[in-house]
Amino acid sequence: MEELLAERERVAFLYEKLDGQRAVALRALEEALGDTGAQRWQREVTVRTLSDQLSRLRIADDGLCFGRTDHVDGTRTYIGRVGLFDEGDEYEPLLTDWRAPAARPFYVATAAVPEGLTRRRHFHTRGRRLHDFHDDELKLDGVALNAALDAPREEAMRDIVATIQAEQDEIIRLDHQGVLVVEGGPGTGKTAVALHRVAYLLYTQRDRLAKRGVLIVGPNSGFLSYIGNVLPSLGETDVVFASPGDLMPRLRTVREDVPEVQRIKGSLDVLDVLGAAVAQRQELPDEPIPIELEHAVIDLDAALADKARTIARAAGMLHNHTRAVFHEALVDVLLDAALAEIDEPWDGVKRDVRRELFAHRELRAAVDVLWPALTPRRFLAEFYESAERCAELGVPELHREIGRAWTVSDVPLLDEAAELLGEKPLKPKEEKAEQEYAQGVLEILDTDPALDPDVLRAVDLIDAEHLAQRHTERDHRYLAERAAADREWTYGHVVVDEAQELSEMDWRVLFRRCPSKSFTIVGDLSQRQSAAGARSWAGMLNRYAADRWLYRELAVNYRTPAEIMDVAAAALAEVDPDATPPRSVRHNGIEPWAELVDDLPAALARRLAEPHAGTVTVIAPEGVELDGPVITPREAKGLEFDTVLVVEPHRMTPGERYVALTRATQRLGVLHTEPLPESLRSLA
Ligand SMILES: Nc1ncnc2c1ncn2[C@@H]1O[C@H](COP(=O)(O)OP(=O)(O)OP(=O)(O)O)[C@@H](O)[C@H]1O
Repeated sequence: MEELLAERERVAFLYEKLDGQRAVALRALEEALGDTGAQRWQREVTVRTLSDQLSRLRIADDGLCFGRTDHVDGTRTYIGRVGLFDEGDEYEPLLTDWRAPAARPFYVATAAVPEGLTRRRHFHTRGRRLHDFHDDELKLDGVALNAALDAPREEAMRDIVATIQAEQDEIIRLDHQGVLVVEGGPGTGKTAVALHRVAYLLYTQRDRLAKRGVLIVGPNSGFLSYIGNVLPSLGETDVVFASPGDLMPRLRTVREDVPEVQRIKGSLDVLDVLGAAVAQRQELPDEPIPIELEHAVIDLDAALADKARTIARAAGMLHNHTRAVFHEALVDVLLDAALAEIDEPWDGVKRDVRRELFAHRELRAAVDVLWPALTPRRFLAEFYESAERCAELGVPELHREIGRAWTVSDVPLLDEAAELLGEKPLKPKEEKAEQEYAQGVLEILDTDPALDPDVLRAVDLIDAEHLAQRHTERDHRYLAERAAADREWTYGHVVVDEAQELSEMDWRVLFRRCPSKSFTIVGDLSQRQSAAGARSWAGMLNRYAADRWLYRELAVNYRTPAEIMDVAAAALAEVDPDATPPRSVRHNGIEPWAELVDDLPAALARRLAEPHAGTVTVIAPEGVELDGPVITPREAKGLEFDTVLVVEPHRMTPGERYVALTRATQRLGVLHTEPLPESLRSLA
């Protein structure tokens, strides 16, 4: 009891420090807000930095300190959500941030490898109050873990900082700059580990990552909001969450194509189709287009246009950027034709006709038709809408009706189209304004009387164009906002969850978004549901990181009790007879059940009306309409609930069944109107 009181005092003291730091930051923020003397953008930067700091300190309020390590040399380290220091005592650490190297023994020490510890103490807190603690003398301890695993689940994912296990900790802290693949069965903590790795990297590689940010790609928006709460609570803000369907700025997609079309759009073979589809848009006129000049009329026919097109294509530039070359080449070929037609040449005829051709309205209109400026969306929509174009390129399956919504599988194609077409250049007016601004700055710099003529002048170092570019980059939105709005943003690190679902084309987009190839990829090939997803990691990754990626496995299931996992193991054998199911860390004594019913809606309503502790969901195959909290196996990916009712499993694919059966943390029931599939017979 005495010790508990002493620890309570210690925790209260840490909160006092935290409150002190918050008060200082708040005062500074108020001052910055009231500081009208500073430049507006300077003030914005200060305000943002202080607001960030405040939000981190605020988040730390919940369970600030979660344990302590006692070392063989008699010293102690308190571990918590953030680091706190004693300003009055040469910045002695009062609380060590869980990501700091000094916190490592808290997670990895075992009786076998005690890492210099004699004891580890876990705190159990509620809000600000230390409720209790327990010690372990470095025997492998299941008490804190079991308490965490038995607790009912909430809507949002919890962070597991306080109970990270040694095999997980090794991955979180792995010192590897390149591609890391973490594979493990359902519930092995892949998502949790990936998120904690991000927090760890943001802490240890702050400088590099704070400039470029981190992208986290997960399967669907429900899943993203489920995990979205974890990262801020780990103290980080420079993170963009996106599902594969959100990777194109200002485009939201939720629909999916039928599997056959998904497969075509997901395969790298579609690159040839896209290249050829761009070439289709560099057209020749069906009928000659008459270009009326003052002294001659020239027919722009297919042969002349073809000459100009050959010249333009030889420039080897992107489609939109080549329009000007095509225009100029057309002028040249028409000029030759015009000069041949004009009987009595006068001095300067060539120059005059050339000028006339350049300004010619019909010729410009012809360029718009024969070599149109294309946005990725217009290009792809017009391609899909033309049955003829799709058939010509051997992909009639891609044809679709005008006005259909974009699908998730269209995103990498749109991204590729943007690369092939080239962004449209800045509108001349905008460009001019930027350049004028830059020129103004240069003039001011160059008229500085203090400048020594022998010293390099600003214009010698930097030209107006570059300065204009820098001016446009002076943008003080939060990094995450800027990154998410910019297709060409490159991230410092990318995390991919449920990575087995991504297609070859998705990977192409992601590696473009992170040229430094710093990736944490987590997934489970046995849970794959997408037709275009991964069949092997090497098949997806060798192209980008040939043999330079590390592979780690997680084998312990922290979600599903052994009673449920035994049932799911039989479903796994259907997916892959050679796969080893993860080992459940606990038994809960509750046997899963199955019930054959005639009236499914009535049976479901009855089951849902039973009292349930915690969260409940129903997982039903696509196309089965039922009332209640019903989701499809696709929507259930990555999520977990205390009670799960699986409906009509015989109508699911083996992969879907395996995912559906492994979502429960406590109870699993199966309702079916037809005989159970072979793998679930043991339930009957
Ligand atoms: N060390 C741990 N301490 C406490 N809880 C943990 C620990 N590791 C994992 N968990 C919990 O186990 C559950 C499953 O974790 P997570 O969702 O990360 O698994 P996953 O491998 O991504 O699963 P899936 O493949 O099904 O998506 C979560 O509730 C998570 O909080």
